[in-house]
Amino acid sequence: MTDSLLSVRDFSVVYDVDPPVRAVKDVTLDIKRGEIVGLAGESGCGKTTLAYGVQRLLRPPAVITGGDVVFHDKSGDDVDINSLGVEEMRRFRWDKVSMVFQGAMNALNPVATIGSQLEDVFLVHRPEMSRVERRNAVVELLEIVKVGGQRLRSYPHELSGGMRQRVMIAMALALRPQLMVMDEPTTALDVLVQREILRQISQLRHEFGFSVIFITHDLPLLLEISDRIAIMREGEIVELAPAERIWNDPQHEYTRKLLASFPRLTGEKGVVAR
Ligand SMILES: Nc1ncnc2c1ncn2[C@@H]1O[C@H](COP(=O)(O)OP(=O)(O)OP(=O)(O)O)[C@@H](O)[C@H]1O
Repeated sequence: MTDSLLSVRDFSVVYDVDPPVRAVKDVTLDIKRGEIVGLAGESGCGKTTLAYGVQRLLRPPAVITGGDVVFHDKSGDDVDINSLGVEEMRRFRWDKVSMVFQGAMNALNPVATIGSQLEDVFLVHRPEMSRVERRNAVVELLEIVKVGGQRLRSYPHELSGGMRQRVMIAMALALRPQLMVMDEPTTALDVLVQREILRQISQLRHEFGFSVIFITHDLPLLLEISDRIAIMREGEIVELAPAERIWNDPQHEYTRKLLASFPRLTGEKGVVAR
C-alpha cells in the first residue's frame, strides 16, 4: 500500500464562458493517507473548483481540460477517477470519498428525525444490513461525533447549529470513506463551536485513518488543523508545505502577503492538537 491516497497530476479546469475562465491551472498535488491538507487562498482562486473537480462534481460550463486523478484504494487498487462511469462514480463518492459542504447543516430534512436521515445512508448503500444493524450503526455514529445516541429521534430544529453540523459529519463518516472533502464546514458557527468541531475532526482522522481536504478562507484556522497547506492563487498552487513551514518560513511572496492580511495571527500556539 502506498503512502499516497490521491494523486492529482497537471489538473486543469476551464469555465467555458465568454471569455473563458481558467479556474485551475496544471495543479499537481498528492494527498497522503491520514493527513489533513488545507487549501487556502483568496476568494475566486479556484479552491472549490479544484476540490470538486477531483471528485468530478463540476457541472457545465466547467470543463476538465487536462490532467489525471488517481485514487490509491486501501485494497491496493489504483482507480483512475476520470475513467469511471456515472454509476461507478456515484458509488465511489459515498464509499471512498465524502463531502461536508458549507452550511450543510441546513440541508437536513426538517420533517425527518436525524436518526432516520442517517439510516437512509445505510438503506441506500448497505442494503444488506438489517434494521437493527442500521439502528446500531446510527447510534454509534451519533456517539462518535458526540451528539449522543439518544438524539436519534430529534428533529433538526431541536439541535443547535453545531450539533447539526456534527450530524452532517456523522453522515459523511457513515460508510468509513478514505477521504473527506470539507468546504468551509465550520464557517457558519461561532468560534468556540468551530474549535471543538475541528479538534474532533482531527481526532477522528487519527482514529479512522481518513484523509481530509479542508477548504477555507480562514488561514489561521487552517494553520491549526492542517498537516500541510496548499496556497492557491489564480488557479495555481504557489506554495505547498507543512503548516509549520507556512507559518514560520513562508517561501512565496504571496504566502507572506496572505499571512500578513490576518491580524489575528499573533504568534500564539493554536488550540487544535494535531
Ligand atoms: N459557474 C461558473 N461560471 C463561470 N466562472 C466560474 C463559475 N464558477 C466559478 N467560476 C470562476 O472560477 C474561478 C474560481 O472559482 P472558485 O469558486 O473555485 O474559487 P474559490 O477559491 O473556491 O472561491 P470562494 O472561496 O469564493 O468559494 C473564479 O474566477 C470564479 O469566478
